[in-house]
Amino acid sequence: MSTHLTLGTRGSALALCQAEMTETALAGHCDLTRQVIVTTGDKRTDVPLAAVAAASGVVDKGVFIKELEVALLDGEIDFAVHSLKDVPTILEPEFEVCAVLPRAPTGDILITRGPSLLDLPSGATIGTSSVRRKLQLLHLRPDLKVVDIRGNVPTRLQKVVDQPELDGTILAEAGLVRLGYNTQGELQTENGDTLTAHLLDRAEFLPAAGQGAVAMEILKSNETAREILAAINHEETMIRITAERHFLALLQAGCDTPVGVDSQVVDGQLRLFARVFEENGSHTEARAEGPATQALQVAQSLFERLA
Ligand SMILES: NCc1[nH]cc(CCC(=O)O)c1CC(=O)O
Repeated sequence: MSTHLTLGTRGSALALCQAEMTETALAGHCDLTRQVIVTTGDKRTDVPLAAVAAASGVVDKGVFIKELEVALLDGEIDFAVHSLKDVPTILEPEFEVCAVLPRAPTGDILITRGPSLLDLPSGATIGTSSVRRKLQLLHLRPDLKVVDIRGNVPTRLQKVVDQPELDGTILAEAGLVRLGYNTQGELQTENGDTLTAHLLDRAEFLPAAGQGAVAMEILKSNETAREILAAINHEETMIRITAERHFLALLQAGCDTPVGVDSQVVDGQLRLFARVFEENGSHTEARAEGPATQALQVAQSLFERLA
């Protein structure tokens, strides 16, 4: 085992956990060094993400990605580990997502001091910075108030404990599972406070494309890294995320475009279901199905049915 790779990751608890999962998967395949890199999105947790992106000149959700791509170009790291959801659908030509770990559950979870979505008092306030989550919430509960919220997973949970004016937040099931939180019923925060997790039905509250997937990004020119990482690629996850991201690219959806997409592979068939949400609370939806070996074509037909 003479080959050595340097892994680049952000420093958040979730990012470090995902780096560790990747290191575990690669054990026996190569020697590894971990390099923690602070990204633009990590530096300013007090202002909305859109403002961080605008001020730094970083487009879209590249705020969590840019410094890792610079480290790839500089040869400081061989590959970057990302939450795929944070990776822009269309990469600069020198980069490639070459492998993904087995996908975690893709749902979203409402966290409150007790009540479920339907039991929240009229006019209750939910914190989320995602337009996709906001519009789906307002579709189900038009009376709710949605406010911006920033910070990593533990910070957001603590805000629900500490801020009486904030009745809840929505987080990805994947992140909570990986960090060891309960995702159904009582949930203990880092400070030992108790909140309640309500798993939202994935057919009714659609995830973001790529949600729950951990991806390896390399320079296309790095053959060695590609070859080694191929050994840990999870094929079914790659098929699903390829279809979801191709669909998004066809829609030319940017970071905050409110699109939800759910995918499944059953008996070699790839099934896609998508919704595009409008600011007025309505949505359009479509389904497509086809051989899992033809992920791009299935995504294309989903796009055509929606357009
Ligand atoms: N934008 C932040 C982000 N990026 C990935 C995840 C969760 C893990 C995942 O979806 O893979 C989160 C937090 C959240 O949405 O709750």
